[in-house]
Order: sequence, then structure tokens, then C-alpha cells
Amino acid sequence: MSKVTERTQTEGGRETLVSVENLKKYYGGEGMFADPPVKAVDDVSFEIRRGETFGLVGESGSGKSTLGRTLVQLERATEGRVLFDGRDVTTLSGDELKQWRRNAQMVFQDPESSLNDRMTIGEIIMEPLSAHGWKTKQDRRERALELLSEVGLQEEHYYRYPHQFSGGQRQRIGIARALALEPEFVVLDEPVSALDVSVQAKIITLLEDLQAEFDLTYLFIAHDLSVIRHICDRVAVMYLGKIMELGETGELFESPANPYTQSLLSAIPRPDPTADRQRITLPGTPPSPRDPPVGCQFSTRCPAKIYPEEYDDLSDDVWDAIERFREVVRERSRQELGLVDQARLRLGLFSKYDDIDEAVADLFGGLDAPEAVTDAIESAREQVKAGNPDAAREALFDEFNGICDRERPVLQGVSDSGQQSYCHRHAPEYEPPETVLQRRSDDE
Ligand SMILES: Nc1ncnc2c1ncn2[C@@H]1O[C@H](COP(=O)(O)OP(=O)(O)OP(=O)(O)O)[C@@H](O)[C@H]1O
Repeated sequence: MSKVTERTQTEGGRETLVSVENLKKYYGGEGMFADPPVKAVDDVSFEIRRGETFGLVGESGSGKSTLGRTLVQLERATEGRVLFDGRDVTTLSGDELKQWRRNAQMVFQDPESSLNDRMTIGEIIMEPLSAHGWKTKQDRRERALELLSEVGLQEEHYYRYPHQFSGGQRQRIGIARALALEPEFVVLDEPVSALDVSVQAKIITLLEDLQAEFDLTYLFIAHDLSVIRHICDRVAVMYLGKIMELGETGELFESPANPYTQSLLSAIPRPDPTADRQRITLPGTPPSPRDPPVGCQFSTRCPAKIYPEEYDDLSDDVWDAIERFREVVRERSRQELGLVDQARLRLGLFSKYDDIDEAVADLFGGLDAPEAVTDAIESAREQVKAGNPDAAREALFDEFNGICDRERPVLQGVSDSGQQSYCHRHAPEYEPPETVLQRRSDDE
């Protein structure tokens, strides 16, 4: 295999180091009777430029760690490619993979559990060097001592054990270990989340210094937006395995284009409280990654969702009730019935779905919904009670399916500087997300 097969140049002249193309990572789902797979990363494409810090932000479970692990080949991709300096590394195995791994390392969140307590600090830092047969034992020892000093620890720490160190010091050891083989690319998976705020700042400064000294490229994973804003050049926002938006950090924080990013950022207190940004509280919970929406991943909770034309003038309250009802029905359709419940269902003795009456009363009681809506809800309620939640789910989908439910959007350019967002509302025939969000929040 040629070492460099494709080399890409990004806008602005900075070279691409990592190019991710239609990457998927699914867990499970093999075998005839298996549950559907967990779609932890579901078709993402983006590039990381040499020397930059690229941030990955999103709620817990959105797929950030899985994406990070798949980039450094700690996980095998289910589909798609990861080009490192132009070379597809998803196809490497054996010695080739081992050799390549020197280039890409990972620092983990929890310095408590990521270091082996039975090894000395010296052994921990030298372990990757020994595994790669790096030079002589004496050279490895000298390298470990050098790394200790690079990360702000002392030579005498070499013979100590991890439990003798604080969280911040342990994270320094984790960083020294990750840098031992002089990688070009480091995935930092929530590297400061487990640390006290005062220690966080010191570790971040250390990471910035090391990046400048060794020309490192970082993928920085965090759920803390202020940390991301401080350290990252560009940032991608993930939701349910998908990148919803990406762009230059300053621009993305100042003018988020995607409804999900807008919701996420609306929760951060702003220096100027009179500034025009309403706090958006998202309804419901994220769907299961085993059963993500067919259309846009965010469609079940999106405050700027496009309603189907025939229901365009429904009030937001009624829409919200419909969405929440669909969520309840979806949950029921995912519920596995045991053999006893299946038998009771056949005998007409099954009552586990009866709480659907309560859900309809809670959600629609007091709302003035048009007849077409109440008919559809009533019919779905009956289907669920008759033990057919799948059919109810389908019928609700057919009745209330707008483009956001039906079709996946594409990540498209929304600014001259390369900001991209994944939302149907960026098409010219629709109102842009911010206009809709403003109007819908004014109506509340
Ligand atoms: N080895 C695995 N087997 C099965 N499912 C997994 C595995 N690893 C992760 N998942 C699932 O994949 C989804 C994404 O998980 P992941 O840890 O990547 O998210 P995350 O955004 O990093 O969350 P967190 O911030 O909580 O670590 C979750 O639903 C998780 O339960």
C-alpha cells in the first residue's frame, strides 16, 4: 500500500490530517434473533486540520466517545473511511495497524480508572514504548523521565504508584503516556471533566503548551461548552450519532444555525442578559439509538420542526401534544412482551397498555384540537389497547409526517467560512430556524 494515497488541502491552506467519510459505528444487531443494532455513530463526515483543536460536543450518549475511539482504531468502523494523512486506516490490521497506532493516541476521562494501580509511573509511561519495541531499555527510561518533566511532574515520581497522586497529577501521567510514541493526533476524551475547576485550567494550559511544542492535532471531546469555547478552533455538535452542526468555534457560538445547537447554547448564561436569546427547553427525551427516527435525528424534539402542509396552522400546543403522544406510542412499540403477556393479549386479558388512556387525557385534555387530529389520536389509542402499538405508530407516522420525519437532511454550508448545519430549514422554501424559534417562543 502506498503510504500517502490522497492528500487533501482545505480552504484557507491548512492541510487536512484526518478525513472522516460517511463513518458508521453500530454495536450488535448481528444474528437472526438479535435486537436492532445501537447506531452509536451514524454516517458522519468531517475533516480535522493539521495542528488544530477540533471540538466534539453533545449530550451524554450522543456518540462522542465512540467516534473518538473509532478514529484512533480502538474500535472497528462498521462502514465508511477514516483517512489519516490521506491513507485509509480502517482497513489496516496486524503489524500495519500496530505501526500506524503510534500516530494516534487517546487520553481518557477518568484518571482514577485509566491507570493500572499495580504499575509504577515509570512502567506506565514506558508500556507503549516497550510494546512497540522502542529503542533500548535505557532509552525508554530516559524518555519516560523526559516526559514526566514535559507534563510538569518530577523525576522522583518515576517509582511511585498512581494511588499516590491527585486527580490532576494522574491526568498528567495519562497525557505523558499518550505522548510517549510522539503521536501527531491525540483524542482527548473529556480530559478535564473529572477534575476540580482550578485543576482543569492547569491541565488545559498544559495541553495547549504541549500542542504548540509538539505540533499536535487534537480531537477534544467535552460536554462542557465553556471548555470547548476556550480551547477549540472548530467544533462539531453531535446528537444521536449525527453531526448536527460544525464550524469555527467563535462563529458557531455567536450565530448557531441549527435548532439543536441553538437549544444547547440557549442554556448558557450570557454576559449580556438583555441579549436577544431565549432559553429553549427541549421537550421529551432523546430516542433510543437502537430505534432512531427515520428522518432527521432531532425531529422528535425539534422546536423548529416543519409541520406537514395540511396541518400548517395547528397551534404549537397541539403539535407538542401530538409529538409527546407519538413518543409514548413509540415506547410501547419497543416494549418486548414476554410469553405470558402474549398469551394474555390473545385471550383479551392484557391490560399493560391501558395507561394509554391516561396519556391521551393528560396530553390532549383541555386542548382545542381539530377533528382530524382527535380522530387520528383516538384510532391510535384503540390500536395500542388492542395490542398493536406498531400499527398505531405507523398510522401516526402516516398522518403527521412532515419532511423532518420522512427524510434525512444533508449537512450543508450556511456561511462563507465553512459553517455547516444539518437541517431541512436551510432550504430556500422554508423559514429559517431562528425566525421560527423566535416566533414560537413569542407565542408561548
Ligand atoms: N461497547 C458498546 N456496546 C453497545 N453499545 C455501546 C457501546 N459503547 C457505546 N454504546 C452506546 O452507544 C451510544 C453512544 O455512546 P458514547 O459513549 O459514544 O456516547 P457519548 O456521547 O460519548 O456519551 P458520554 O458523554 O456519556 O460518554 C450510547 O447509546 C451507548 O450506550
